[in-house]
Amino acid sequence: MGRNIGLAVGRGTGPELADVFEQTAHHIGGLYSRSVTITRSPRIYHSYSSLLAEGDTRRMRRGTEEDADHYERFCRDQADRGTSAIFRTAINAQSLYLVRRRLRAVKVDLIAGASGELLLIRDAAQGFYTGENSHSPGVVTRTMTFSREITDQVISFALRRARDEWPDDDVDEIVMAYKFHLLDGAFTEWVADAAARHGVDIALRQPDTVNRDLIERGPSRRTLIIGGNEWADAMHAVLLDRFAAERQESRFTENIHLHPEVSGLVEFQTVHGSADDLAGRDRVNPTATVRAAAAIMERHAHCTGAIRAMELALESVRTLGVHTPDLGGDHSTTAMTAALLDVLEPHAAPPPGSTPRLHIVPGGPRADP
Ligand SMILES: NC(=O)c1ccc[n+]([C@@H]2O[C@H](COP(=O)([O-])OP(=O)(O)OC[C@H]3O[C@@H](n4cnc5c(N)ncnc54)[C@H](O)[C@@H]3O)[C@@H](O)[C@H]2O)c1
Ligand SMILES: CC(C)[C@H](C(=O)O)[C@@H](O)C(=O)O
Repeated sequence: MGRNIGLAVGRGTGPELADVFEQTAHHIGGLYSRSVTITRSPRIYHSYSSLLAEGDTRRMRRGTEEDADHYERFCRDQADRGTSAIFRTAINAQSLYLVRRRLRAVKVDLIAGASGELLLIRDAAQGFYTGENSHSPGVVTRTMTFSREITDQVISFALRRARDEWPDDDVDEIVMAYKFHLLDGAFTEWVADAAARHGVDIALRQPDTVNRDLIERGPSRRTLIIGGNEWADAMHAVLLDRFAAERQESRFTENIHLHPEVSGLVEFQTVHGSADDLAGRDRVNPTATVRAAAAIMERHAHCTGAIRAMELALESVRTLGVHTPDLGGDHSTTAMTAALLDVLEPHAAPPPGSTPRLHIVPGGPRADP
């Protein structure tokens, strides 16, 4: 039996993309002679529109809690059995953020373009997205928390991850984008203390000022941005477009859990959502999913070179004019996936002596398990 990979599936186009993921991962495993076992969560988690179809607010709240509890248990079970990676298709934001708060998740994306590299660390563990709702007639009240402990954890993680991505420690700028003017000076003090402790300069800026600076002068050659999710969620697709000429349909990101009980468990997801309008139509673009499958197989199942191999396959298929409708083509998801797997060839491993990629887990970097 090979390495175990977790798989969690949401409604909408989730089942189609989960099949694409499984097919791609097994195909890559076959090419590299590395078998993997894929363990699917038994529950299909809601998307927003499937929850809405459940009926009233009370039922939606119950469905949200049930999904969150179930998915948290699945993550914990996977971590307990030593699984290091889960691929999750899109699920509804509200359940996901409950789990992200409980397991202290940060979302990581290295956005590389002609003008430089921007390492985006999204704090998904605290703030508005992770809040709790209470209802009275005509009013929803959402309460949420920021804490020094979580802020410290997120900053420490971000600095370690930056060192992992840029081992020469050469970072031009560390910026934090948070709405700190609303927090009575407390957040400012926490960040100043953390910067002093780590011996780094951190520019704490208001979200609109971060945007203004990016518009004025773009990111520096290497920029680390730690973003409160209130800014970073809305900006993610814009940053991808502006600084890497990428679209959400093509990209995956990683969610790292900082809670010690699931330490080392990385959840991969597409940047795009469940695309419910395309469900069951075999038209959803599989690019983000196949890229995630290649990254998981390379980083978590010893298929060195799989990421590059998938990029070459995507390039070939582009040249052959095989595209799903969102890319201007008329090929189905099934046809595009088959074309990709058809041209996929194992890419040679990097030359001996080159540095293996490190994964950061709470407590410090460690080599690929
Ligand atoms: N990855 C995630 O977990 C994730 C990300 C975003 C939204 N969501 C959830 O997904 C659900 C739907 O959200 P939404 O409608 O705001 O965003 P969405 O990304 O699902 O859809 C927005 C638009 O983009 C299109 N689209 C998205 N992915 C595509 C793909 N791979 N190929 C072709 N077209 C694609 C859709 O058809 C739709 O027109 C909600 O429940 C939301 O909370 C989850
Ligand atoms: C909506 C939500 C589920 C989604 C995701 O997590 O992929 C994204 O918008 C985010 O907040 O990061």
